[in-house]
Amino acid sequence: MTQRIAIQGIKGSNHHKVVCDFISTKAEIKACMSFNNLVKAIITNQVDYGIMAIENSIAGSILPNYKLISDHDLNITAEYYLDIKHNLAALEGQKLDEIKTVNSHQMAFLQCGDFLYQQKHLKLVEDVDTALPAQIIAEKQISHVAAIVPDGTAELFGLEVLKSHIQDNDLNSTRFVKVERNSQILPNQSADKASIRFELAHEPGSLFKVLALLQEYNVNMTKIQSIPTAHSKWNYAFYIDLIFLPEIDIKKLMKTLKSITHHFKLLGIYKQAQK
Ligand SMILES: O=C(O)C(=O)C[C@]1(C(=O)O)C=C[C@@H](O)C=C1
Repeated sequence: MTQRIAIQGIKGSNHHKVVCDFISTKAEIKACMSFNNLVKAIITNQVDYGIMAIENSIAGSILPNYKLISDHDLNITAEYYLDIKHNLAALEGQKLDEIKTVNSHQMAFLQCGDFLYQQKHLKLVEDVDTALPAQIIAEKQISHVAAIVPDGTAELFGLEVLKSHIQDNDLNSTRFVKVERNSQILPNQSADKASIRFELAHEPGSLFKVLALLQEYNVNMTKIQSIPTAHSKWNYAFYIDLIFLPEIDIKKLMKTLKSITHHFKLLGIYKQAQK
């Protein structure tokens, strides 16, 4: 059966690349114009699941997406790492010094900070993704405006690349997660990574106790992110990703973590992806 997948952005965006490179070129894509709309598509069953960018190696975490996953009780069931290249694209024949405005996704601007800092004449205008601005420039034949697009997207819309690979470095990579509702969260045989969320009492050693427990289980923590919770002032939610060995009792570890934290949530157990 054809998979129905919600993504942020349109064909030619990095979300679209993730689906084509790692999942299927035949999926039925629901292009969403915001991460909120992507979640809405999942929770209203318009799609089977969504693909959501969660963090980038240059620009950092997309904090609102952690909250979206937790607030809507979504489960993370897979992850994907995509190498990200950014290119400045415009109508054929345009020169860099003729460009006045650059349109793209906010995360793309953050990943091209060094280049954009040098180009002080450029006005940056945020858009929903890295593909839609290119489509609009091409369709409406807009001069003096460029888009920051992934490899292949300028060609897709008939634009010319004025400057290629303008991201701050070549190690640039974005981690995406597969998010779905009501999925079976019990670990399968190959699962070796878990994402959890919890809150802690403002007490000396409360985070230390969690970390000590992870050490006891020989667990490798790959990420820790704290985000202020809105429901109580200056209290924090901790989001942790961890890699575990097949021999550990993961259910017991989760149960113990729940008992020493507040508002514990297991966001997902899945197989770690290749970086
Ligand atoms: O605009 C796109 O190409 C997207 O898929 C969005 C997005 C993001 O949200 O981080 C994805 C990967 C890149 O890091 C830049 C933008």
